[in-house]
Order: sequence, then structure tokens, then C-alpha cells
Amino acid sequence: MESDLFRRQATWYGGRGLFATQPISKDTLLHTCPFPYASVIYRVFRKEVCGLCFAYAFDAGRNAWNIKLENGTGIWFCSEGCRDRWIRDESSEIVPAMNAAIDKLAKMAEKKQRSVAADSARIFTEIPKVESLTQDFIDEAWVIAENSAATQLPTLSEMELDTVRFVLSAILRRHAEDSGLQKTMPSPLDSWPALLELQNNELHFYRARPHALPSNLRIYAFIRRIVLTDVPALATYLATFETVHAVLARDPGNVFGMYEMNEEGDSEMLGWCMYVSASYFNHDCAPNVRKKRMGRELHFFATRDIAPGEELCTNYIDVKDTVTDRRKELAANWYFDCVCDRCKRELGATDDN
Ligand SMILES: C[S@@+](CC[C@H](N)C(=O)[O-])C[C@H]1O[C@@H](n2cnc3c(N)ncnc32)[C@H](O)[C@@H]1O
Repeated sequence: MESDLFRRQATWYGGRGLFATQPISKDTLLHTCPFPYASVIYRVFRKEVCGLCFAYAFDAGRNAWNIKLENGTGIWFCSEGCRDRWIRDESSEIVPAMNAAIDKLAKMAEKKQRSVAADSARIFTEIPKVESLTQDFIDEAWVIAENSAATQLPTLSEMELDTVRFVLSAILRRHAEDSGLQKTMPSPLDSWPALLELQNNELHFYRARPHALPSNLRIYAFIRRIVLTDVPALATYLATFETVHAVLARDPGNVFGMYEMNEEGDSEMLGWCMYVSASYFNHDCAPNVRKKRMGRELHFFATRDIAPGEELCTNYIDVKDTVTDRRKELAANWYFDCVCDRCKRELGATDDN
């Protein structure tokens, strides 16, 4: 990573992490991602969350935002400034066409539900047994899906349609990057080649959630159909399954939930984002880094003084929970057994364990 304060290097427990290269004082701003590479606001919240800065209407004492694109569907803004910046910065012609296509095809698929289900290849519907879920099995499933995807129009759940929007936002960003349309170029640390360097977690993910493999293959088939029929500008990214697969394989374990407090004072997830360079902060149950989302920017600050050589870690889960609950959650939703010192201490473990 290009920073005076830290560098990316291999960890003793596997994978990469970020390590301080000089003394860092408490509250130092360590890293900023100016905007996510890919993001989605859940459809149910799209009138309540600004399409540019992610401001939540509830925080401003409102039920919804009312500023829209003139020709657009599916995106609301908290201010004319955000709308105008979105038009200036994003590929504004493609997005409304894409959103309209998603809605149209989702309705078409719903109407044709029976016949489509009957025609579908088993790969799109059958939940694989955990024992059969090897990397070879997954790779083969994608090849089969690619060979049959052109004619498929699967019916998707609301969650799957949100995932379609998420993946398409990544494809759009890649297209903007490749074609020079991107007005504010991201740093190389937040580019498509950098995204490909993120840890691929699909094997752990599908073994924990076998239904997600056919679901992701349906998502791919649906995206391919949308692009081929309604968004030809993105067709090169759908010539093979690689782009969709690359995003879906890196989503689990790398993305950030978009959380806000709701009326009841509970934390509500409004969508999720992929901030590529931010994904290199590993987890620690006694973190020395805290993250703060400010609009669509994600900032990371030191929570205490940090010595050179120390790993910079944030927390992926609520660290107020007990050691048993923390480890259960990390294993279930993040697919790893935490190696942090606090866990070791609280488990009464020795270094050999
Ligand atoms: C968001 S990524 C962090 C970057 C990752 N280490 C890499 O090389 O790409 C999360 C992954 O890092 C590893 N990881 C993060 N914190 C960990 C911890 N406390 N104990 C063990 N593994 C951890 C796990 O493999 C996890 O799936």
C-alpha cells in the first residue's frame, strides 16, 4: 500500500495485513477510500438513502428524499448538489437504462415463473451437498452456467436483485475505468486490478451456504440477459463469466455493510459496499483502528498510539460480545477462526493452540 504510515505485508497466520512503519499517534487518520468500487442500497431503502452520499433521510427527520434524476428510475438524492455531482461523476446514461432493464426483466421473469423454472438447467436450482462443494465443482458450475446462460431468465428474489445491482455497479465502474469515462479516477489501490487481488472467499462461503451457488449462477444469468438485451455498452464484460464471478467471489468476507440507526434506535443495514483498499485491515477483538463512514467516504483512524511493526486492525463484529459469541459470529459470517491475542487470552489458550 502506498502510505508513509503503514505497508501491506504477509501475516504470520496467512494472507496479507497492514503494518505500521513508524510510530502513529492516537486519532491519526490512517487511510481514506473516497468512494466504493461497488455498492448497492437495498431497493426498499432507495428513496431513503441518497444515491451519491448515502445520507439517510431519517437522520434529517424525513421519511424519504424527493430529488430524482429527470430521466431516471431507482435513484433518489438528498440535494440537487448530490444529484448534479452524480450526473457529472457517474456514467449517467447507462445507469437509468440498466435500472429500468432490471425492473422490466424482474417482472417478466415473475410472469413466466413456471415455464422458466421448468426449462432451467439443474445447476441454477439444485442446492449442492456440502461434501461435493470443492473448488473444481464450483469452477465447473460456472462453466456450465456460462454455456446455458444466454437463454435463461431466472426469477430472482429481492435480495438476489439487490445483488444484481451490486454486481452491475462494479461492472459499470470497470467500464468507466477502461473507457476513461470515470471523472474522478480512483487510486490504483482501488481499481479493477486491485479488486482482483482481494482474497477470494467463495469456497468457504459456498460450503457455509450451499444455496448461494445456484443463487449466484442465477444472478449471473440474469445480468447477462440484461446486458445483452438492454445495456450493450457493457457486453464485453459478459462475454465470459469472469467479471461477474470475480465480484461475487470477493463479496463475502470483503464488503462493508452500510449501517445507520433507525427510528427504534436499532442499527439498520441499508445496503453494502466494496471498498477495495480498505479490505486489507484484518480483524482484532481489541482493535487499534476504527472506521468511520462519512458520506460515501470511508476513513480509518488509530484508536491509540501504535508502535512501528504493529499490525493495524479494525473490528468486523461487535467486540463487546463474549469470546464464544465473537468467534461464533466470525466463523459463521466471516469464515475464519480469529487468531487475535484477546481471543487467545480469553480462551486461556497458549501459543501452541
Ligand atoms: C477483509 S480480509 C482482510 C485481508 C486478508 N487478510 C487478505 O489477505 O486479503 C478478511 C480475511 O482476513 C483474514 N483475517 C482477518 N482477520 C483475521 C483474524 N483476526 N484471524 C484470522 N484471520 C483473519 C481471514 O482470512 C479473513 O477472511
